[in-house]
Amino acid sequence: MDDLARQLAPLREGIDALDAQILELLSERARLALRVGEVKHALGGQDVAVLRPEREAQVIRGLQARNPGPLPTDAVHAVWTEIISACRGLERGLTVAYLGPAGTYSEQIALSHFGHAITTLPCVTIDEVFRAVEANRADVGMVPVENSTEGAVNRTLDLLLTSPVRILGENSLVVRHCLMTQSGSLEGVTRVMAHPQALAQCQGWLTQHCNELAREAVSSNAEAARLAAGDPTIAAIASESTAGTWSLQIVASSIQDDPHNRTRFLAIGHQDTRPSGKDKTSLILAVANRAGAVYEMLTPLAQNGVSMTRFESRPARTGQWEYYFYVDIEGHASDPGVARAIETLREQAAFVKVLGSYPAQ
Ligand SMILES: O=C(O)C(=O)C[C@]1(C(=O)O)C=C[C@@H](O)C=C1
Repeated sequence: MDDLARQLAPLREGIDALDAQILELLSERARLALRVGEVKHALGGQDVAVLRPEREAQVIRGLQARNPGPLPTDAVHAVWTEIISACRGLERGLTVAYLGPAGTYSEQIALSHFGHAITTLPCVTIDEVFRAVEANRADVGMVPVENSTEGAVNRTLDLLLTSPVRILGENSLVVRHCLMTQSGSLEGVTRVMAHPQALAQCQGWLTQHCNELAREAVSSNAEAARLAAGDPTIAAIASESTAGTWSLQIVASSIQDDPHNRTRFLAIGHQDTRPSGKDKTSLILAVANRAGAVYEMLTPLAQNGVSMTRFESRPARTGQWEYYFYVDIEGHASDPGVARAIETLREQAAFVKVLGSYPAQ
């Protein structure tokens, strides 16, 4: 045995022994989760939700708070997301709808939010994700709602207004776009394809580096990659993992104009989520079209000490310059201050819809 092997052997034996213990403990945890599932089923029947976003957030936050290191807190988050996912999967499978096809950022976020022990249901449009949840073809859905460069995803905002679904979680992703082709160069390439948001997020780079290429919008970046895989004249903008899925070669990486380009996603489903200790509540409000009305609309929030984290407006499409306001606030709808503010809003505003309370990321 050489020196390296001699020194590694006892360390690896230690790792083997700990892995065996970890597996024993995980199996015990899984058996307890199965019992939780049985109790839920016995007391609540078929309809009781296996997914408890507030409990999952509490378990993970608790472990992150007592993490002794040297594992980074992000690693604790990632490992326990998978442990909980596997336990949840034993209780009952979770089907997650998202904007497909496979390889999109939406799929990436669905897997990092709910873990890999899920059934994925790729959908062609954001509308289809909502429909899949509404029609119970999926238990939950994952939809993009805003991007740090491009702003709101209007289709999601419009569907939240009319759909009965509830928001039960949020998550965000740093979006790094790559330019990819069959050959790994731009020789013979005449057009670049991507989702309109991705084209917009890379417009500075495209203008500077390949302004001669026609820009064509398609339904998703993964669809652009699929098309590029079958046609050497097409370049696609998509994620690095999508390049792998379609055996495309990367021409340039991280071509988005904002290096911190982030997209925020919402998890949507049917159930109301209980307080987790650190929550957000999303509302849609509308007021009469007169001077000072928006200011008055926000007064009940300030009066009850409720902080606003996001404020977005969408035209109501009445042709009257009326708007719906999408407001995110800190706290759970059942917190006394938030509950009082919502009650006052219901008395004063022309329209109030509470989209849901959910663990803040
Ligand atoms: O505590 C529960 O209700 C469980 O079902 C267990 C568990 C877990 O594995 O910790 C699994 C799924 C739920 O979403 C929350 C937590």
